[in-house]
Amino acid sequence: MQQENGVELVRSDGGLPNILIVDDRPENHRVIKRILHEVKATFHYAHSGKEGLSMALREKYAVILLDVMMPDMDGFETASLLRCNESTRHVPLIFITAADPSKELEFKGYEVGAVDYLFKPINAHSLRSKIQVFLELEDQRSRLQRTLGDVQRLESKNRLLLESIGEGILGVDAQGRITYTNPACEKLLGLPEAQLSGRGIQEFVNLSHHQEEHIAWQDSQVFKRCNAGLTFHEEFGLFYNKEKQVFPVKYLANPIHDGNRMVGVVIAFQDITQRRKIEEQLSRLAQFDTLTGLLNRGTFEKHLHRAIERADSNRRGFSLLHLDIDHFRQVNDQFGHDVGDLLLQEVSHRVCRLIRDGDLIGRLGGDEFIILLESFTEHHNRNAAQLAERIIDVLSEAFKIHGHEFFIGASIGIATFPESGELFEPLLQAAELAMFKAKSSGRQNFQFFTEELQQQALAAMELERNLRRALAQQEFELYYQPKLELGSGRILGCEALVRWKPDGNMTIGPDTFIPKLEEMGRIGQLGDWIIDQVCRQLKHWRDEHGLSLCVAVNLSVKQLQQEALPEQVGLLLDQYELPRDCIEFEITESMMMHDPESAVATLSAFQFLGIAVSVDDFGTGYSSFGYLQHLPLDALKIDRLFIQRLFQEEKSAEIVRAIISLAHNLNLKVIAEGVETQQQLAFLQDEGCDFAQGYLISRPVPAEEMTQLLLGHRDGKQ
Ligand SMILES: Nc1nc2c(ncn2[C@@H]2O[C@@H]3COP(=O)(O)O[C@H]4[C@@H](O)[C@H](n5cnc6c(=O)[nH]c(N)nc65)O[C@@H]4COP(=O)(O)O[C@H]3[C@H]2O)c(=O)[nH]1
Repeated sequence: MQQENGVELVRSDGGLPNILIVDDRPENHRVIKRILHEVKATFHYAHSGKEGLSMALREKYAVILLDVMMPDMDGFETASLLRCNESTRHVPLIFITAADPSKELEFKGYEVGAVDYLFKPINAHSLRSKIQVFLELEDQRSRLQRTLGDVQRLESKNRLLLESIGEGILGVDAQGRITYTNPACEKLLGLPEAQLSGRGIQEFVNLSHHQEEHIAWQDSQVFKRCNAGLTFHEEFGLFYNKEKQVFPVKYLANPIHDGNRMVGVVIAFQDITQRRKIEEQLSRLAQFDTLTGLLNRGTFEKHLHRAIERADSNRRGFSLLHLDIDHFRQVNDQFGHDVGDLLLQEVSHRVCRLIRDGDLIGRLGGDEFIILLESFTEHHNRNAAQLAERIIDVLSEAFKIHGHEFFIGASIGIATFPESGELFEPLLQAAELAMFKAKSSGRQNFQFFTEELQQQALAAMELERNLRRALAQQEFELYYQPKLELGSGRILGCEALVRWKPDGNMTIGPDTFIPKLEEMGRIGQLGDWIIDQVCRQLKHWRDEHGLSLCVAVNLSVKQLQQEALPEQVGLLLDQYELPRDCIEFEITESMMMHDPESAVATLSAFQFLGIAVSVDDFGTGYSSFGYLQHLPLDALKIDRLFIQRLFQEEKSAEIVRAIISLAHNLNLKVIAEGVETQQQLAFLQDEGCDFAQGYLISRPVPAEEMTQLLLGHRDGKQ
């Protein structure tokens, strides 16, 4: 197989169509090539029918020019064989012959499948134009074939997609009869395609918005929109499976058009049962308290807003009860959170049994509950009080959880609309304030919100405001009260006591503002200032007056929880070039018991740094010597109450004696505070108490006065 120019031909190149010339005489090849030299095609040449056949089987030809008269296999036989083969049967064949242009041969040529018949000498123009036509036809045929191939590929891809996607696909005709279903659809509806095909869509799709209502296909929104050429989208639709069980779906319906006519609809749908369940769960979570199942704070507040609107327009009253469990923290700490959680659930059950339909109960968080009593028009004060009493009664009965039996109780505050407030916030605050009042009046009781409480709340708010200003403007001052060593009669130290005079004359004691600052979370700021101030003062006494003494600083409970405090103090002492034993800290027993773990950690860190710690107000709190053995402490300060009662109650003298002796046994120093009389001092000296502090020696005094006192004492002017 040779191309005329001698290049071997295997396939056509550059996408040009192939033309095969089958003729036993090479000069004929040349003649035809010359005639067709302008035709854009690749020419292949065969010198016999057999060669032509084998080339045609290997290559695609747009046209084959076939000589009729050839040795061995003539053109007719070649043509018949070409027609027998599937791949060559449609190739246009043009016979070229030098034979007589008899009709008989011509017919024979057409019989074996020729598309044309040309006689030699060849009319060049006629051959060129015929070849052009066949090439054009071939071009169109191959394009058509390509398109057909594309369509088939697309179709099978789409089919694969439809069959494998999780979405159900449902095709219906214009009458709403099912014409197509994909496997996902069959699975969701529970029937095979054969049993779905031809059935009305309304058997499986609720075409109305109401579950009970059934409407005809032509009356449905789906049909109407699709018929108008639009898409129909349903976020929450209902489908039925073969058992007529309803399930939620999200679906999209698209019309199929034939020209202007809607011939069907394709519905793509998703089963959203799972999604709906999750949504419902989320919505429950958003509305209800997970532990007790009661309304959560947010939902309760919405109801309260509505209750205010209703009460406003109906001129009716209602009550709000704020319930706080007494001693819940202890239960939680002692028995663990699991028991605490079960306790909250049991509380919620007991209270729920007492409230009536129409009343609302919510959990505000922690151990706080809130109840809205709205179901009566009059006597709501009396009803609220009765309910509060019953709640306190049922909650004072024993709780048995996980083999533990314990007793709690409840403090309840009651606010009423409109007396306690007409707006949401004031009402909630009023109920809470009343609850605090109930707590501070010994727990296990209820209190109504009163004007007086309101005044107290306002005063507390004002105190807060003033304290913020005091912190910002540094309105505090340190006073010092000397500590006398009873053995030597020398003043070896003093206690720093903070003072605040908000407006010159008025004095607010540290007993009031320190807890308030703790509550405000601002005690750290004042605490840091106090320690710094003490160090500054110590430095001044040392450098300016050669006085070296030890100053005791009171710590607040929050400071004791500050892990970094000991290290900070150590750094500060270094910064002021002060020895470690020139400062000591005082903490109370209750502070240690509040968070024993962090107390032990802080005390140990102080001990490690060589900074002493003493227990203040000893005897008023837990009064247990047991824990003292295990804590790194240096001294005990006997509470001034015992000193004051020394000669009033025999018991006090015994207690003081016992404290001194036991403290010494534990290698602790003893300081008596609140010593006001010589008699008290003498008693303490006799009993071997180490130090005394009190008005007898000196009241707490400003730094300057303390300097004079110390200098006078040193110089023997006392
Ligand atoms: N009746 C009587 N009272 C005497 C006598 N000698 C001293 N006092 C008073 O007794 C209190 C002793 O302080 P405390 O027990 O540590 O009790 C202190 C302490 O717990 C706290 N506090 C005072 N200053 C500070 C401080 O700087 N930081 C911290 N965190 N708390 C402080 O406030 C409490 C009360 O402090 P103050 O009002 O200064 O009251 C002081 C003091 O003025 C006396 O002979 N008779």
